[in-house]
Amino acid sequence: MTRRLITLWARLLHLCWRLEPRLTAAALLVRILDTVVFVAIALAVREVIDRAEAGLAAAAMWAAIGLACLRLADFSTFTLALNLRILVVEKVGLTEIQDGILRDVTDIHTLDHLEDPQFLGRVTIVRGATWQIMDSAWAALESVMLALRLALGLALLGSASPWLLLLLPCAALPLWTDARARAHETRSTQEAAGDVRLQRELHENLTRPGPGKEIRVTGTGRDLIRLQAEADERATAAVVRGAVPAAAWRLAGWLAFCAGFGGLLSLLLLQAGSGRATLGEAVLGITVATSLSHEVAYTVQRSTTAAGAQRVIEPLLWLREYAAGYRARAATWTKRPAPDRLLDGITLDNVTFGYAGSARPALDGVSVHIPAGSVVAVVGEYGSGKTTLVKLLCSFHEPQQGEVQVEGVDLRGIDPAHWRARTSAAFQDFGRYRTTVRESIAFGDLQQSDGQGQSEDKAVARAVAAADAERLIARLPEGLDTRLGAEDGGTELSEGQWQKLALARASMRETPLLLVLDEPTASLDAPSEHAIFERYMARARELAQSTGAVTVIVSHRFSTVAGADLILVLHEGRLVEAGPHAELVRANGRYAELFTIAEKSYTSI
Ligand SMILES: Nc1ncnc2c1ncn2[C@@H]1O[C@H](COP(=O)(O)OP(=O)(O)OP(=O)(O)O)[C@@H](O)[C@H]1O
Repeated sequence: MTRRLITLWARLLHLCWRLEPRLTAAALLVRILDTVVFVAIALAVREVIDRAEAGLAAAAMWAAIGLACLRLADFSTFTLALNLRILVVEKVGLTEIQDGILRDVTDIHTLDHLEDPQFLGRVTIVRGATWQIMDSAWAALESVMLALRLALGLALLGSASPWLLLLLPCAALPLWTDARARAHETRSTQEAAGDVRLQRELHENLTRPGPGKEIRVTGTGRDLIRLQAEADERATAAVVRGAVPAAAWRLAGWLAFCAGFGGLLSLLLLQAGSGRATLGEAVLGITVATSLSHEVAYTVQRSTTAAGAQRVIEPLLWLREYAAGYRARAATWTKRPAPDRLLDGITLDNVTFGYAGSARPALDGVSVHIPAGSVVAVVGEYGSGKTTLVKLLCSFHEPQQGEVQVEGVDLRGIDPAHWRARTSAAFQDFGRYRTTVRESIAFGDLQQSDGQGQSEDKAVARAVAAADAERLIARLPEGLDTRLGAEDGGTELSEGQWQKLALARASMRETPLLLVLDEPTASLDAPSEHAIFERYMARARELAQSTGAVTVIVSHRFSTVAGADLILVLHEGRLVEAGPHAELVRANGRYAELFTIAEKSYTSI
């Protein structure tokens, strides 16, 4: 860990140098100047007193003026060094750590990491600790520089009296006891982590509109408040359990330092009294030794910052290595571009896939050929594997057995970026972008923007029509320029309206080879759903002609499903039936059963 840590710090400091060379150089120079001023002050004190003792009033006065200037410089360099460091840390930290993690997260073309709690937990830790991580690199550098200052201070003390060098072990004591204190604090923070998470989750549930509805209906508000208060109390108790011995260790360290400090100063004054040292040397000793306590305190503080950041740096290093491992594997792949158009179609050959930690595969030995240009509906009970099938088609996951083939080529051999560029998809857990309506839709295909906004405008208008969203846009206060999201002072949309925007987004691409609609109308009323499917079917047929695109619809609504060319019926991850509606009804199997249940519930409404 130590080597990786030092490498990371060196990398972060190098980045500061590369991204903010002037600020970084200034911060370092001021820090060095600070050390020079520190030594100069001690020497100036000796000069003032020695000259005064020798009766050189004018020389003593000039030395005193110099000392005053140095004091002013000391204050200015300290504050300046601090502010410069804060500026560099803020500027580079945001670019390197926040953006770097986001790049790593999005560059991985599969979704496995985003469904892995270990990965997500680490992302959350790093997101909240950007400043701490970046500052720790500076704290490590400053600890080295401060140690240098301490050494210089001690050398000056040694020149006043070699006895004062005994202050060195005294100065080291608080550093050692601080490390012990930190160990207690780390243990108690780890003990409290579970309750802190629980408390935050409960607090969030109590203050968010979504869970807020459920809490009001079930009347569990008071109970949840009690639970979060209990979690908070347990977390605080754990932290206090660690804080008490930590405070005792620190106190012991400082008491030892103060005892040594007091004893050695007395010794210096005795030596001055007996004429074995000049008054200037005695005052020099007192000045340096006094500021030494501040030096030690600041060195402890900065080295604590550097060492304390290990807790948040470990997740960052883990995430970096995860992404680097992915990049190394990706570099060995020879990927071909997606075909220009589909002539044969997509084939699933004995595809099996299970999520990490799940006992049973979500898809189990699925084999089917989806002809080019066809509209396919996927049906089945909740949890039967419909979304998983769609995710494999989009290459979000790779099968653990079998292959997804596009025109006879394993999808793993096709460049994911190319395949995505030829995929249009609307998912049930769609995004809600708090931008303008136009931007929210245009995200569906950022390639369409020609810099003038003209082709983008045309594409957005076409996508709005495809999603049957013209009336929705017309009713918004500023049409396509309406800013979305009440939390940011914009217009809030209903669930169905957000879903229409997601559908429009999924209609932006002009020449997809795969068009996916995973429960795309779940939040819409029946007439809206009907209107949208009419338009989508028309688009699917158009695309079938132009690119041979395959359209895959996941739906629980049989009015929609019945119009598909091919219906895939999944049950507990297995493909139990496949064929057109009439054939499956005639077969009187699983599909017919589901269809009859759906019809009955519809007629009984
Ligand atoms: N991210 C995940 N991690 C672990 N298991 C998962 C994950 N997503 C889905 N599963 C499991 O895989 C199985 C298939 O899920 P999938 O979402 O594909 O079903 P579905 O038919 O689309 O369900 P629904 O109709 O509810 O959307 C389920 O048993 C589910 O619990």
